[in-house]
Amino acid sequence: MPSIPTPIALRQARQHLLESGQCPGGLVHERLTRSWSRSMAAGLVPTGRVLAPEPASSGSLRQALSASHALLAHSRPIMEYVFDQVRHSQSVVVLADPRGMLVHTLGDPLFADKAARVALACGASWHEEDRGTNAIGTALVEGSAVQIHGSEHFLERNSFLTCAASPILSATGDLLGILDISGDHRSGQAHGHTLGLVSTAARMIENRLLVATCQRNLRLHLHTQPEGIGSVAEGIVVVSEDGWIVGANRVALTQLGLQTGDIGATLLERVLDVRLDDLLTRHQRRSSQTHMLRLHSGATLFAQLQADAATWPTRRASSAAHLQPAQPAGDALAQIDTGDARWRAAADKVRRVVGKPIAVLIQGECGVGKEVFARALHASGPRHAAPFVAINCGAIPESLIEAELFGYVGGAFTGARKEGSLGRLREAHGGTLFLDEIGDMPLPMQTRLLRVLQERSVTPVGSGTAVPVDFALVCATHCQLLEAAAQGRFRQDLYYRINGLTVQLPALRERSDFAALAQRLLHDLHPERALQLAPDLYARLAGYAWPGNLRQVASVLRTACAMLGDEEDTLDWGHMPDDLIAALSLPLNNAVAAPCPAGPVPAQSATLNLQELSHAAIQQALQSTRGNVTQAARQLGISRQTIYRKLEGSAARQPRSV
Ligand SMILES: Nc1ncnc2c1ncn2[C@@H]1O[C@H](COP(=O)(O)OP(=O)(O)OP(=O)(O)O)[C@@H](O)[C@H]1O
Repeated sequence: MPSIPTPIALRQARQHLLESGQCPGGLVHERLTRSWSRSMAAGLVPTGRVLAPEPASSGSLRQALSASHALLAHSRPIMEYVFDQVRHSQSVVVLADPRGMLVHTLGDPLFADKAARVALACGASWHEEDRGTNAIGTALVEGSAVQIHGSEHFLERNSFLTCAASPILSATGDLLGILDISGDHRSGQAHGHTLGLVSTAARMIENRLLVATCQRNLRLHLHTQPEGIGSVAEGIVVVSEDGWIVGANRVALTQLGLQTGDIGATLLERVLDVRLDDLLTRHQRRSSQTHMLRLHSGATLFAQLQADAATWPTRRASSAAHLQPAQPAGDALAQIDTGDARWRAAADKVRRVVGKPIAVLIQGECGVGKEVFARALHASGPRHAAPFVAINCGAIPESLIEAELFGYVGGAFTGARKEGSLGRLREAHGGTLFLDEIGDMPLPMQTRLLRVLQERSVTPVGSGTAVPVDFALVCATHCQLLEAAAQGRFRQDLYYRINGLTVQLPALRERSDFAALAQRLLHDLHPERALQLAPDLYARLAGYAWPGNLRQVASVLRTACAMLGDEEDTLDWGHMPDDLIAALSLPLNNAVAAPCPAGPVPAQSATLNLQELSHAAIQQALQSTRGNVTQAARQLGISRQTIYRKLEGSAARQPRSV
């Protein structure tokens, strides 16, 4: 709210509000009218004794402090600096988390009592829904810097305050918190400059956080004058190794003519008339050099590159470099990349959206590594320090799923814990929620989940209060959700909510990196031993259909390693389980066995009648377990559903002899 309304206009507007219970139009700024309307809609009454919301319990406060750990660490020094500027003005400098809960305050002792009276203290919520129009809550909802003075506060008891607040945003434009300066306006210290001070301080915090969280990326520090680089007015843009803009502060967005939504979807070369490799080559020659860059719009900017030498090793400029596919970064996804092109393409795709509010849907057969992939995605993103909460929607009994996901208040139902339960969704706050086998979620739960995703809040069972939640959503499925939606088993609107980006992980038989994968698994099992597979065995394993995918191969190698003697370093037929030997011994139609060198093993090149092999393996397992599908599934490392699906599939095909 840029201008403070005249006292007469404000008095008239307030009177109208009190008398008619309606917001007056025209007398005060539109944003104030909007905020008063929201306050009324939340059921608040401007006058009289107000039942203030309880401050957060010590547990919730601890949780909020830990979720805002990085924000707090980078805000504290700047808050101290700001507090020095307002030290003798009966003010308090406040930091709130994205839900409006105060997580740090620095106050003038002369103002401390008054501040405490209106709960300007850690753990208190200053969300508009709890305290009506106020700078913190209103800046939170409006998403911009706000000054609220005197009777502009919705609740009369807060009308002695004058407050200025500014949102603090992440490199990808997400709201991290609110910085606020509040004081007693009757002390005569209210000043329009306060909003400028708090906004500048918020920019300083954003820049510190951006540099700290994007240290492994290339950063361009920009200004229209060379001397402006390094100042609070500089633009900072974060660039991925393959030239995509993956983060930016607000100044950089303005300088480059971009919106928040362009982050992650724009190549640097699309806005600047310069090639990333040329910049890097110049940087390697002289790292402190300031470059003059031209925007495609014709304007000029000065830029300094910051690149962590460890992450940005010498890259030779190559005229075609910018056309080459993305190279895997040294992140958690790269650590499990064993060289298959389809798998790598999926990893490159998700890297582009990590840290953005885009839900990822991972598709693939059972055991292809969907959860392992999701964990690596989480570990590669900005939420890596927060929890990764995995839920198998098909494994929780239908009667328990609601309480398990959404939590409950104490005594909500028979058998409920006295202290209630947070629920898995709220456990994921700040981090990543992984919903495995989302296609198996019962329809009523799909409806509730959809509401959570739309409203970004959870209402625990037995409670009428919605609690805001913030998590990155990753779902996985082995089934065709659109087909399920067409059959009425899956909500179509939920499908579109969870499917911001779909990636398909290849089945093991479709991958070209069996050799590297097998070596990786052996190394993970016994990092201290140089284990290898006997050539003949390797040829058979590489050509096998692996109906249980990576889970099955990991399980076979684990068992085989357990059978290995201390002196042995080669896994051979004698170490393999009998049922697998039987399946592997079946004739390999047209199979070309790949050799198994002692060192790194080359990629497989076998072409096989895979359906037959897969079917035979299942038959074999069923025979050896006397038709017990559960045991057969365990033996093969696949789910029972997969066995049924494969058997149904082969029954539908022409019968073939093997
Ligand atoms: N990249 C990998 N490197 C090594 N092992 C892996 C990898 N991916 C998966 N695995 C192995 O496969 C097992 C199954 O992986 P994961 O649970 O991620 O598969 P999934 O596709 O989610 O399975 P499901 O569909 O049954 O839930 C893991 O426990 C691990 O042993």
